[in-house]
Amino acid sequence: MATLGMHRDFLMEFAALEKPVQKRVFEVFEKFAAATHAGLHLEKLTHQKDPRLRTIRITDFWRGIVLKAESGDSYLLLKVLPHDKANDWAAKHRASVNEATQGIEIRNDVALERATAGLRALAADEPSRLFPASEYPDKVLRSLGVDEEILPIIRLVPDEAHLEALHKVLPEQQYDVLLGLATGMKPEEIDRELVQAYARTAVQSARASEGDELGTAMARSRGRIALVSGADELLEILQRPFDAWRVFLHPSQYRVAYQESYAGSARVTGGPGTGKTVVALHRAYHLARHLPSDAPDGCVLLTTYTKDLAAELQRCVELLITEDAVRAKIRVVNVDALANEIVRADRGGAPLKLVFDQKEITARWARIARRLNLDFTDVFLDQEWRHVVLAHAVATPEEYLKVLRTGRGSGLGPLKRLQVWRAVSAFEEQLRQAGEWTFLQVCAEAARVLDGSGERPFRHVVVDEAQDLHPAQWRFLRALVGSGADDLFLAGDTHQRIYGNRVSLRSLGVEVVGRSYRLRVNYRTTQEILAWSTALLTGEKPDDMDEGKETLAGYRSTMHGERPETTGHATKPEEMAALVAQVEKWTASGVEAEHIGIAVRFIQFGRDIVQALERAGISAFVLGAGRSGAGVRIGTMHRMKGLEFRCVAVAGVTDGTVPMKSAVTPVDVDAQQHQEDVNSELSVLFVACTRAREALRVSWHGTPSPFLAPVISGPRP
Ligand SMILES: Nc1ncnc2c1ncn2[C@@H]1O[C@H](COP(=O)(O)OP(=O)(O)OP(=O)(O)O)[C@@H](O)[C@H]1O
Repeated sequence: MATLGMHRDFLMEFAALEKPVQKRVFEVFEKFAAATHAGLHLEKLTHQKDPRLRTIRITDFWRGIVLKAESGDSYLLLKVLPHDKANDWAAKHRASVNEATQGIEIRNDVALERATAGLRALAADEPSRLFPASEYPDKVLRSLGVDEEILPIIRLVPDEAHLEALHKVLPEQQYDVLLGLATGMKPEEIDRELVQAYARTAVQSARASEGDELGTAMARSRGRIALVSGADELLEILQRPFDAWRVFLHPSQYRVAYQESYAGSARVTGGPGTGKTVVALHRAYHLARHLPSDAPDGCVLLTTYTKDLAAELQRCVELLITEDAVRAKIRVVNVDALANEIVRADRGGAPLKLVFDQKEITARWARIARRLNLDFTDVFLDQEWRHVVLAHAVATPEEYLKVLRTGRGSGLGPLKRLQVWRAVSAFEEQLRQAGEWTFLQVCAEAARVLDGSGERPFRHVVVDEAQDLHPAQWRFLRALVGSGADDLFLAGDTHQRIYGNRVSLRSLGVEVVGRSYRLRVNYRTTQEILAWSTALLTGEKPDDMDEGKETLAGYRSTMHGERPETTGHATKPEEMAALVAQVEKWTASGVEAEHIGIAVRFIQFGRDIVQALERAGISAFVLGAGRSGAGVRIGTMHRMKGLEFRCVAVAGVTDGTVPMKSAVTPVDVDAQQHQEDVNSELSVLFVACTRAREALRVSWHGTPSPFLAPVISGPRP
């Protein structure tokens, strides 16, 4: 049977075509997929660089470009272009095989020659070199797949900006390797994360057959080339061209998601937009597909922090998994809802009375402190309860006297501890008497129920946004699945921690050492937005949930665009008027309203913005209020987690609002907690900014937030 591959570019160009042309493309290539291509007419081109390139007529105007193996029966769909552009493309491009990964690379010889001439001219006056031979010997670069043609060119590159300018010119895998080196990755890391990852995907591909060089090279090019098994699969891919993540996993994503089995728990980390959620989805799919035949439905849990994020995961599961029987094996539900269900079932099914209003909880602590005449603030007591008592599952005063209060700033002697314990007992007793629960108590109880019965309802648990979970939630997750191979798979990024839960996984029975993987390529955001947002974090050093330090080294995007815009205004009405004008500009340039997101720190400001937009005739609504469909989306920065938009405005980034005063423990109450809270507030701004795909605009009225100092006037004070 013929081997048919589809290049990513082909899918992207297909997505941009009008519907009738798309239909023709499908008809033409369906014949390939059905392996009856003998009757198809593949034309040679007049001035082609690569003798294996052919065009195929789609309409009078459109041509497909196909790479056809000299021997064997393999075809690669490369491009869909207007016919004159197709000729021009073929006159410049050539396919070659990467020497390290054996995958296919497409190179633009003409652009390479031009770039080399430019770099030579520059090199005469510019002595600095990004890749000096003394630091990167030929041998090392060759072993990473940099070939003889590219070596002399990259020796001339003076800095990272010039390397980035070569992005579309260099063969893709070689560019990946070089950018990795330039951004601080070590050759061994690159070998492991890129080169070996490509090679491994090839071994796993059963369709690579001997003697079929093109077929084998296609199989080694996962991430850019998808092998299509038949007309149905071709249709499946073409029907949802924007969901490229379903088919084109980067090798570094693929090897994590489709690793046959992990000896225990495993974890994937990475900056925003690196595809952690995508990997979690593919992992759940892999696990569901490889269950034994007697495994019941719903025995793979895919879970996350909030209900909204779980709903989005469910939508993606439906997109990714077309086999009903496999999909049925996966249950998607957020952690708190599942814990609630388990505790309810244990208590005969009656709904639990939940207290979730933080204001109400704080007010109760205040009343207790007053009643017991204690010299602690409501905020301090509440945090002590959540971050120490519940986090360490402390049940008695003796335990509380001994517990290590890691992460809490102010020391507490035995006398003070006993005072706090009196408050904790009173608070818990009040809840008990009213038959009330907080979410964290429900999780703790659910873990207790499971541990008590020994029941482990799931075979595998996949967790997205793992950085935000509290130790009580981790204990619950740990209790959902028996310890062993592939028990827990975690996806998360400590730089985006917005709920202030610091966790040592090991202490909670989750061991990921040696099975932790980092993703580095951002698929969502442009390099400009990414670099700008990362600068916000300067000076902040989140932990990696396992007592090490997370690093953003090598984290990058392959897309480019405008620099983010920052704009200050004298008053709130002025800021809103300018925001409305910006939204009008975006919609006028063709961005649909639903692809525009506006993030604010507190929702009342969001409601004001909705009104202002509606007065200007622009449909808009607040997220989570039950509306969907057309309209600009407005939400709190917290609510933006997990979402993405073509254009994002972050508004009201004003001193006193970001960080939000009421969300930050006063320094004199607890200095360490104060810093933690400030970090959470910074993370929440970072999360909001990194939701933007193409354009980001950040505004304020009055004095700008101190968090903006690095991007508007130098280092933060
Ligand atoms: N291999 C891929 N090919 C194409 N698109 C991809 C790929 N991987 C991820 N994406 C896209 O990149 C965007 C970000 O992916 P995803 O949401 O999984 O990232 P994330 O790391 O979970 O982000 P965050 O931490 O910010 O929530 C999504 O639009 C996703 O579809």
